[in-house]
Amino acid sequence: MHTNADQTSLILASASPRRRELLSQLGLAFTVSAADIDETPHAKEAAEAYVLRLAREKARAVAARHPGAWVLAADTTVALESELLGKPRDAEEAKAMLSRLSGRTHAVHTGVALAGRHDEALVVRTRVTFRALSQEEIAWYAGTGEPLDKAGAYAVQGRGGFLVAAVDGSPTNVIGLPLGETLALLARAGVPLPWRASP
Ligand SMILES: Cc1cn([C@H]2C[C@H](O)[C@@H](COP(=O)(O)OP(=O)(O)OP(=O)(O)O)O2)c(=O)[nH]c1=O
Repeated sequence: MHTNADQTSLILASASPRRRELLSQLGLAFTVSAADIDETPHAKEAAEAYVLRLAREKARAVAARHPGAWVLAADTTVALESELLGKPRDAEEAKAMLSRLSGRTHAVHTGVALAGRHDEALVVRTRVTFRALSQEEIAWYAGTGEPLDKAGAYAVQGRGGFLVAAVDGSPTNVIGLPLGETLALLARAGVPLPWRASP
């Protein structure tokens, strides 16, 4: 990993190992440089507006340090009707979130932003339906520690897969980076794709 961005480099502005893995799956060359921004939602901010704003702020913060690079960032949140569920502070808050999601359908929104050489952002929504969960299931899963760094207190790609009855929409969007939409965005921005060399 290097921090010297040249004119043709793609930078992922994220500390999330999941985003790194997802972007790696596309076979693109990129470096990682995390942004540290305030993630507090504004009063009554809707989920789509919130994830777009944070993705843009992360991308712009890193683009300011790397002129000429394409800087990609994302932000994911869970919305149960109009309420935003971010990362739980502890196991108790994780249990409370999982109890609220039990037996219901919620929306997972991911904002994806490019800044620097190309400025564009988009938001993708996936609907996720949870099984009706028992108190024992919730307590066990909260105790695994897996919920702690995940929006909505679960990881569909991990042990938390057992919580989920149905996913309607992009599955990679739920894990933090919608691959199809991100690829289309990178193509519009002129990022060289593995199967299509730069002009
Ligand atoms: C719902 C859900 C969320 N998540 C994760 C994706 C995100 O990493 C995390 C939401 O936190 P984010 O604030 O979107 O991202 P992050 O803090 O992990 O990384 P960075 O801001 O540096 O890019 O929740 C899963 O991994 N699986 C899931 O099923």
